[in-house]
Amino acid sequence: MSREAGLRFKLSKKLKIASGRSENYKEENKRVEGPRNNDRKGKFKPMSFDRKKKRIFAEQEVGGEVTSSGYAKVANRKGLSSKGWNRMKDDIYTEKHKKSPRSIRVSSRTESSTSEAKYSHKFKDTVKSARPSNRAKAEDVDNFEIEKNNKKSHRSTWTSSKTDNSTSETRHSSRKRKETIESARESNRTKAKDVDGMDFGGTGSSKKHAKSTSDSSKRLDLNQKKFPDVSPSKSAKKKVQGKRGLDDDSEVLDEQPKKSKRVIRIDPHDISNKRLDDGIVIYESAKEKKKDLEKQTEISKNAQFRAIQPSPSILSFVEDNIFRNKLTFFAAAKASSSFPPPDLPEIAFAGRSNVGKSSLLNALTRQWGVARTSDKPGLTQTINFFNLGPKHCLVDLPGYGFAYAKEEVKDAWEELVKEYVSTRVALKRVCLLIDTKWGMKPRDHELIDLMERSQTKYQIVLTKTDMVFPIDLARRAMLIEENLKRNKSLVQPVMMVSSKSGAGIRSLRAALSKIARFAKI
Ligand SMILES: Nc1nc2c(ncn2[C@@H]2O[C@H](COP(=O)(O)OP(=O)(O)OP(=O)(O)O)[C@@H](O)[C@H]2O)c(=O)[nH]1
Ligand SMILES: [Mg+2]
Repeated sequence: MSREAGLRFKLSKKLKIASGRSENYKEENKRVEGPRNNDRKGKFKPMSFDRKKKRIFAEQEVGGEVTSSGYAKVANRKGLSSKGWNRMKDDIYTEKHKKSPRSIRVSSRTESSTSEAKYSHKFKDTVKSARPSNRAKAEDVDNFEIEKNNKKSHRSTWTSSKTDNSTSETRHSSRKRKETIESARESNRTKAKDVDGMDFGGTGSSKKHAKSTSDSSKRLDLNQKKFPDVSPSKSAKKKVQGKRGLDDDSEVLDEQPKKSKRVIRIDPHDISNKRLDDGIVIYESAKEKKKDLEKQTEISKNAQFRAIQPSPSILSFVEDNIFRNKLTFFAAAKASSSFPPPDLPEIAFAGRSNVGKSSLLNALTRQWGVARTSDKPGLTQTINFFNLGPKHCLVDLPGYGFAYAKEEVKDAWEELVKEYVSTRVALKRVCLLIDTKWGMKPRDHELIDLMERSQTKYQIVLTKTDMVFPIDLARRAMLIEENLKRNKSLVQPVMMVSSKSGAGIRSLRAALSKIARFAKI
């Protein structure tokens, strides 16, 4: 063996002597230490005192339970030294015989954690077997048990005491309430008396009751002083109503004062009603006057409106009544000798062949077919006269220029038109029709020159506007105006129409109506 081993052996011997362990303990030590020593292969390692102490305490606390034999359950306990074992034994002994406060602490823990089953006899015995110093605590525990039993009724003695206090309070409050009710009743009675004692008919009974000592009556008196206008019956009523809310005594209801009849005196000198009547009469008369005025104003307004004389310029845009008249053919002339008498103002339609003269005449009068039309130029070969109503005359002239006719015939038509335009007294306006697509031609300029010379009023009318673009129509109108701006017999503006679409027809009607109305023959 080495030197170290020898030292260890000596040390262990010394320790054994110091501890002085019993034979029984030796056996146990063998049982416990045996495997440990085996694990360590027979090597014994001394432990420090602090470590041992810690271990013992750990066992006590972690294990928690103390067996009846006094040994703690040490299933997972590790090997201890002989000193440690002795200490543990001593502790167990003290626990067994003395039941130290620590054990009570443990029992109290179990008490708190476990259910009612832990308040069994076993627990009682342990508590009773505890030290006399801890008897007080045991008594507390007993008290606790008693309280627990009492819990079914009051949950605890503490709570019961509380309830006792509360009951005493409630009693006190009930007493108070009773007192207040009684006082209220008394006050109500006194009020009723006061109400009865009020001076309705000037009796002196009110004075006796007014001296009542209750505060409520005093308040009532004060209110009476404050509001003297309020009728006593009303106030009494109110008070009685209030009483109903407070108390349900039937006596008070019986003591209600009788209602005094209110006498309304009518002053004969009072003129308030008279004023009212007069006011009504005045109001009615005012109403009638107002109605009359309104009627008068209405009449005057109508008269004023009818008296208005519209200006010719406005009428030109409004009236086209002459073209509502019936268009009727009444004469055709191949020579000036066969013209009808110039009894009516005439409006003539001149222009190249196929420009749309006959079509425009029909469009203006909305009487399609009166003047014959054809897609072949040269259909109209005579001067045709049409009556438009009793006062006006429309004249459809033969065309010039290209036509399906002999040149001699065409020349005769042109000469007849020139004679008519230049010599006809009844002629008020010549509408010179120009095809918008083709514009003015030399023969048109010849006729314009003739009219200028004869001072026949003429107006340029661009036809078939539906066949061209609007911009071209505008350009054509501008060009014509520019060319004819120095002509004196020309009537502005240049009219633009389409017998097919009806565009510009209304404007032309307006312009021609004006001529017909103010024309004098
Ligand atoms: N698209 C279009 N066609 C038109 C318009 N006015 C007339 N016409 C056509 O042009 C053709 C000639 O029309 P008329 O009214 O007979 O012409 P006119 O000037 O009387 O001819 P003549 O009697 O031969 O001198 C007809 O086929 C019409 O349908 C128009 O505004 N637009
Ligand atoms: Mg024609």
